[in-house]
Amino acid sequence: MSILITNIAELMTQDAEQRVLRDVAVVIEGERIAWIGAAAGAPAADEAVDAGGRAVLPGWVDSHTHLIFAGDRTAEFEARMAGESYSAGGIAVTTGATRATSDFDLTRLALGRVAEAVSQGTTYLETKTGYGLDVENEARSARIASTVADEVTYLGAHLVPAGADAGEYTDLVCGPMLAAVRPYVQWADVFCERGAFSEDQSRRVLQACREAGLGLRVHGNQLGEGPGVRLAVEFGAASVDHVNYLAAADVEALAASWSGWNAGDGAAGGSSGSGPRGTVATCLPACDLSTRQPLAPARELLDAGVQIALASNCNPGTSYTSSMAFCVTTAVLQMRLSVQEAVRAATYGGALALGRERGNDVDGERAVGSIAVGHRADLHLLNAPSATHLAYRPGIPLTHAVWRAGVPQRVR
Ligand SMILES: N=CN[C@@H](CCC(=O)O)C(=O)O
Ligand SMILES: [Zn+2]
Repeated sequence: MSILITNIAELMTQDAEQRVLRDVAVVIEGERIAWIGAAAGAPAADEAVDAGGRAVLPGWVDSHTHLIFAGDRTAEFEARMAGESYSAGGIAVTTGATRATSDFDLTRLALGRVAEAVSQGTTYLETKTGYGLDVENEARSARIASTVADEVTYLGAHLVPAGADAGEYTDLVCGPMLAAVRPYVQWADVFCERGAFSEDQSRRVLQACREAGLGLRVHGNQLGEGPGVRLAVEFGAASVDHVNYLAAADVEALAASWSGWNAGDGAAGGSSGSGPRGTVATCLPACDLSTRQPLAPARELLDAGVQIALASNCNPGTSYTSSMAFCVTTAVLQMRLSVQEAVRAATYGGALALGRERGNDVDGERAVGSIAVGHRADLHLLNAPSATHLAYRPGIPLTHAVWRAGVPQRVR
C-alpha cells in the first residue's frame, strides 16, 4: 500500500540538516517514507491525499509518560492550586488504586490514554511502571505496558512504599522485582529526589539495572538541586528528566556528555547523529506548570550545547495531559525556544532520548522523530499552514491527520 501526500505548504523534516521544505509531496510505502520531492516528479501511488496547503511535521515522540495507573488525584491537584506544594507521597494514592484494578481494566485505561495521545499527533511513546511497587504489581504493570507502548521503562524505584524499609525495598528493586519485569522492559529509571531515593540508593538501582542490560534514565533535579543529573551523566543514562533546578556544574556535565557526538551527517541519506550519544535533558513543561515549579531552563541548556527533549510526563499526579502540542506551545511562549527548536525537542529530541533517532533502510532499524527517506512514516498533518501556528494559536487543537508507521490514525 502506498500513499502520495501532495500540496504540503511546509514540511518540517527535523532531518540531519533541519530542513523546512515548501510546496513538496511525500510518498509513504508500507511503514516507511519512500520518497520526498516536488509533486510533479512523484511516483504513482495507490492512494492520493491532498494536504490542502497545510503543514506536515514528524509525529510527536513522547519519551516520558506514566500511563499504567488507575484512580484520580483531583483532590491533590486542587490542594496544590490552593497553595500546597507537590511531594512524592501522592504516588502512594495511585499505587493503591492501581493494585486494586484488574489487568483488563488497567489495559483498557492505558489504551484509552494512548489513543488520546495518538489522536493529538503522538506516534511513538514510552511509558513506565512505578505504580505497582511490589514484585507482582510491577511485573503486571510492565507486562501491560509492553502491550500498549513502544518502549517500556521499569520504575520500581518511584517511591519507597509506606511501612517498608528504604534499604530493603531498594534490594527488592535491584533483585526479585528487576528479574520479574526484565522480560517486558528496555529501560530503567529511578526517582532520585528528596522524599524518594537517595544518591546511594539510586546508584544501586542504576548499577543493578545496567548489569541487567537495561538502558538507563533518571528522574532528577525536580524539586531542588541534587545528585540526579550528576548520576545520570556518570552512568551514561540516555536521559535525565525534569531538570528544574540545575547548578552550573550540572549544565556543564550535560554539555560535556555530548562532546563526542556529531549532530548531523545529512549526506548519509537523512540519518542523523553519529558518535556516542550523551545524556538528553528532558524538559516537562506541563508538569512544571501543574506543580508550580520553575520551568526547566531549556534555553540555557540548548545554548550550552545540551540536546534536549520535550515530553508530556502524562501521569495522574503532576501532569495529567498527553498533549505534546501544549508542551511545544509552552516551550515557545514561556521557555524562549524557537518553534523549530521546540518541535525538534518534541520529535527528534524524544527519539534521541529513546535511542531511536538513527536508522534507515541500510541498517534495518527505522528512525522515528524525523522525516527522511527510509525513516518510519510517522507524520502529523496540522490544520495550519505552518508549525508556527502551534504557538501563535495556543490551545487550538491543530491536529488534522496522523499516520503512525504508515497507518492513518483516528483523530478526534
Ligand atoms: N517525579 C516522579 N514521578 C512523576 C510523578 C508521579 C506522581 O506524582 O504520581 C513525575 O514524573 O512527575
Ligand atoms: Zn515522570
